Amino acid sequence: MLNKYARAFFTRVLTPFAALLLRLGVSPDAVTLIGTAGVMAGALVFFPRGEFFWGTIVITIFVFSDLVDGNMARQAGISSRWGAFLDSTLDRVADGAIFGGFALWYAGKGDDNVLCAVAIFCLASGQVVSYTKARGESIGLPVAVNGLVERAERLVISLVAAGFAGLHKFGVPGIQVLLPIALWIVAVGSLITLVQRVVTVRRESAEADAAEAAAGPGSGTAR
Ligand SMILES: CCCCCCCC/C=C\CCCCCCCC(=O)OC[C@H](COP(=O)(O)O[C@@H]1[C@H](O)[C@H](OP(=O)(O)O)[C@@H](O)[C@H](O)[C@H]1O)OC(=O)CCCCCCC/C=C\CCCCCCCC
Ligand SMILES: Nc1ccn([C@@H]2O[C@H](COP(=O)(O)O)[C@@H](O)[C@H]2O)c(=O)n1
Ligand SMILES: [Mg+2]
Ligand SMILES: [Mg+2]
Repeated sequence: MLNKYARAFFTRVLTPFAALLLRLGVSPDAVTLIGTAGVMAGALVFFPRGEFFWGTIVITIFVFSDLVDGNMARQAGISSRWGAFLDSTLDRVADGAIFGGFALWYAGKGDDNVLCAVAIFCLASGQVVSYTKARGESIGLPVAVNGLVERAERLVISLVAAGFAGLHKFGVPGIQVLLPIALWIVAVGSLITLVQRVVTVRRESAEADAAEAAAGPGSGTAR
């Protein structure tokens, strides 16, 4: 949903900045790499210590690089298969660091095994949700569903909650409960999204196999 509705807005806002980076000779790949490194640093330096406010600020500064890199590539007319691969692969790395950072907090000083498990579930289910689409498309299916909780939703829900939960350290009482609530929402939402995508791939594969069988032997595609 966010990918559909918010992307156009952020494209307009970020286009001048992307153009400036291009004029300065920065490449989209450099933005992809630096953005991922910044997200990882924010998540793995601050979150395991319970510094959710500062971790979220650092991550928010860098996570928008994921919208800038593609914008730069499109403006410069240099969108590439390599760039698409690098972008998607490093998205998985960044997501692993964010939810891994939450899990490390709950495994350590946060001292909550259930929330540690929920954070690990968010990490794993988010990766699998993305994989369903990538694998479905690689076997020639359209995978014409995005589902309830895509990557943008996973990030916005968990980071907004983490940012506000971090205000607990500045004396705001009770607010830390937002992070567990967000993790549960992302976990349940990711599970629903996974089911939506698997059901779609199952239907699309059955339709494609039936169409192939109707076309006769030798019409199959390699997978
Ligand atoms: C009192 C103050 C308290 C402190 C509060 C702090 C608040 C912090 C607030 C927000 C931070 C969250 C911002 C998160 C933005 C995330 C944007 C983003 O990177 O989205 C990426 C997304 C997907 O991009 P791709 O197409 O490159 O990725 C594809 C995707 O990953 C697929 O995965 P799947 O969905 O299938 O699981 C893969 O399949 C595919 O391989 C991959 O290519 O981009 C978008 O979706 C675009 C829309 C972005 C919408 C952003 C909304 C931001 C909303 C609020 C921002 C508020 C900013 C406030 C700043 C405050 C600073 C202090
Ligand atoms: N280093 C990069 C990063 C991205 N691309 C291209 O942009 C597409 C992703 O767009 P986003 O707005 O989601 O960043 C990606 O599929 C590539 O076509 C690139 O070429 N090089
Ligand atoms: Mg990107
Ligand atoms: Mg990306």
